[in-house]
Amino acid sequence: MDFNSDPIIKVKDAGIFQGLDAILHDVNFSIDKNEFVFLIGRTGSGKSSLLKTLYADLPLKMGEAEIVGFNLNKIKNKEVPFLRRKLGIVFQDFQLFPDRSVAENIFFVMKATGWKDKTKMKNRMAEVLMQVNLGDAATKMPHQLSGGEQQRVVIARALINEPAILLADEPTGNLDPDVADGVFKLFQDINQQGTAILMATHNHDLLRKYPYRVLKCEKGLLLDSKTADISINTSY
Ligand SMILES: Nc1ncnc2c1ncn2[C@@H]1O[C@H](COP(=O)(O)OP(=O)(O)OP(=O)(O)O)[C@@H](O)[C@H]1O
Repeated sequence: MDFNSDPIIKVKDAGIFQGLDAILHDVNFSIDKNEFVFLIGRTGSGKSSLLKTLYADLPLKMGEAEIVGFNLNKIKNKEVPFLRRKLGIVFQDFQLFPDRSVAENIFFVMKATGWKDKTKMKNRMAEVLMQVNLGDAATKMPHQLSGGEQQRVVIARALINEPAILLADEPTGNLDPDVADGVFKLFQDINQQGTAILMATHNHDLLRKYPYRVLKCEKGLLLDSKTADISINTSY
């Protein structure tokens, strides 16, 4: 039994900034282990800024936040790679090196995050590629894969270090609806295996189909479907 029931993310009275511009204020929420949470809001409402603050790409200038055991008020630059090792981050644009094979793309991240033993690296790579149903893709170049397959490689790469949470910024944004559905189901599988997910999305179909908790950026605030009525049907 897992006795550690501390939330994976805790944010208290936080302000989210881009430089001097306040994007969100009075941000309060927490995310528990195994939760699946959508992050929605109109374009420019602050979804990416919030995610960037959580992975320490933007500084936390106001309030308090803790993520996977790291205090974002106190985090030092040299600690940021250790934070990122405990997170999986997935973006809309696949961000694979186009001139390196799938295996090389994944090894790159493994080396950067401290893996050294070649056999263990190969085994872990095979494991994560199997997990995303791309067991036969290791030697392929990104351009030999479809958009959905490339996104699966990115997800495999994000899973390498068994993150407690995946932060995903519109991971299905560049994909056809059918392909997006498959990639989304993969996130659900990963969630069911115990990884929390915080996913920014504009995809109304997903929101309608899957009634997960929703955080919504609106007029400088972050609304939470746990405590507020959030309309997902109106334009946002
Ligand atoms: N690098 C930056 N420098 C300054 N301002 C920025 C920067 N990136 C975003 N902003 C501003 O911050 C605000 C929030 O942008 P953000 O990208 O977080 O929104 P978003 O909800 O993720 O939008 P989208 O749905 O289009 O991705 C916008 O007003 C945007 O112009």
